[in-house]
Amino acid sequence: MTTVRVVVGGAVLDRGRLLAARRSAPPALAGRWELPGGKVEDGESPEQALVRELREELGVEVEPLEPIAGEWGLRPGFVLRVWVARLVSGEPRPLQDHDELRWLEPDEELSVDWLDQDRPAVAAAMRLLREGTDAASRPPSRGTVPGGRAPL
Ligand SMILES: Nc1nc2c([nH]c(=O)n2[C@H]2C[C@H](O)[C@@H](COP(=O)(O)OP(=O)(O)OP(=O)(O)O)O2)c(=O)[nH]1
Repeated sequence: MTTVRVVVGGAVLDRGRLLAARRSAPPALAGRWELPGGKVEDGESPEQALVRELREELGVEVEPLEPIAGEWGLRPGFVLRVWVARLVSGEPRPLQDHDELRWLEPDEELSVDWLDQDRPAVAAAMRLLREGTDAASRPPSRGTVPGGRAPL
């Protein structure tokens, strides 16, 4: 049986902005920007993994709110899923895996060189911010927000 591991990324929203993180490793990805997160460990839900990873990597507490619809292939055996999350406390710092962080307004979506596989989820998160319908601005819900397909 082949098991696909989930990498969970956080579309962390705060005051109308999205958090972008520049990877410092591995060499093939260093310098590209991503939604911070990491691998879901055995026995963890994606939401639990996201909270743990962002505590470790950025020193912040986040509340995962809702998944962005879609799943994007990474290297063989790994897929990326993304949750919209709200910054609860702390100021993000690049403690692990990243060397720079930026808060982006919707019109700054294309100002960083996103990893290709992150682009559909970034676009979906920015759409939420533009429309003012992001989950971070309203009470928690259990819905799913529309995502997009990775370019072929
Ligand atoms: N975190 C994250 N990883 C991504 C994204 N897009 C993408 O291709 N990746 C890749 C980079 C890595 O190869 C893998 C995630 O690994 P990671 O190094 O961030 O996760 P981790 O902290 O659990 O890793 P590890 O040190 O336990 O191996 O997925 C993304 O948006 N967020």
